[in-house]
Amino acid sequence: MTSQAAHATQQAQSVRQDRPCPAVPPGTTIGFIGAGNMAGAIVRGAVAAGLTQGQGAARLLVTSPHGSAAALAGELAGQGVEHVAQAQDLVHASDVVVLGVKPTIVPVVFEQLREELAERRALVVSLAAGLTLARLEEMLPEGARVVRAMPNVAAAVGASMTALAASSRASEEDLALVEGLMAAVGRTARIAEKDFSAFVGLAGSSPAFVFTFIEALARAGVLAGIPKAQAVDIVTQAVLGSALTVQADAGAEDGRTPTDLVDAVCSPGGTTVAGLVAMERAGFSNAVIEGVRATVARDHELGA
Ligand SMILES: NC(=O)C1=CN([C@@H]2O[C@H](COP(=O)(O)OP(=O)(O)OC[C@H]3O[C@@H](n4cnc5c(N)ncnc54)[C@H](O)[C@@H]3O)[C@@H](O)[C@H]2O)C=CC1
Ligand SMILES: O=C(O)[C@@H]1CCC=N1
Repeated sequence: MTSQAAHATQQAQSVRQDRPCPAVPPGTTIGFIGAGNMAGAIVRGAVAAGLTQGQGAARLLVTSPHGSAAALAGELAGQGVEHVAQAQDLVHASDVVVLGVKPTIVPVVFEQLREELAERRALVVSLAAGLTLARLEEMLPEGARVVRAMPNVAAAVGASMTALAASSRASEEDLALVEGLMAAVGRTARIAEKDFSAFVGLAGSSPAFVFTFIEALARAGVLAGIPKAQAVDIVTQAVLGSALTVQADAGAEDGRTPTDLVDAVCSPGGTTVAGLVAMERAGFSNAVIEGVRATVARDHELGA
């Protein structure tokens, strides 16, 4: 295991320690096609949540053409994760097939596995941006059961916000199973499929926007004389604390909205309002809104 992966697993375990095991039916075999950032995070999360341990443990199978699946299975050796060399064999053995490949590779994989998917009739789970349930059903054998899940990169530390939507042929049990699996890497929300593109802007892609904000804030700290590593550490805690404050208020009776919270920080004639007004003059809110609009538009293009 790389030190980065070990650190991510350790952090994920500490974030997850009070979360119950995911509600996946006993003995389910879940096969992952592709074992990159997202599938890797889900597999590690499922193992850390205890899905592959004890009575009725699930079996997790992974495959990929480039060595990432073999490396993942090696990292989790003895913990219920097996590498399968051929994707066809993985589909034959799986009750659930999770597609952890880039959206442009999804049609290639479906074409390659058409026969096995038609025979096995496993539940298909897509993590791909842009590809709608209708588009996925079009590419799959007649009658396929499909669930779309849209996690984000925070799945690697058990703090994803994951959207879920099911095709008309998928059952409540199918959706609940995927909900259970994705609960191993954070919070889940069932949303209308029409809102998936907007969700990508707000949660799937937004970690990259927030990382950029953290980087810019830290760089401003360096400009003001603080060493970079210390600036990043300070900013990260400030961003985490701000998010936790919004979350606590949202759950409280008479909780404050983000606008109320901005007002609470802005003393009349003070430092914050001076900074905020300068940021808005430079187009801060508008830049964020335009960024999300472009993300939503790109998600529509990918699905076209
Ligand atoms: N990275 C992110 O933050 C998020 C990604 N997603 C979605 O998750 C999916 C996977 O993205 P990442 O994990 O970031 O990609 P990645 O590039 O990290 O991993 C892709 C995996 O697919 C494998 N692969 C490539 N061609 C293949 C083929 N023909 N057959 C089988 N496996 C193949 C690669 O070896 C690799 O293991 C994408 O559809 C993306 O839209 C969704 C939400 C967030
Ligand atoms: O950019 C992408 O394709 C994926 C979808 C959500 C986050 N990353």
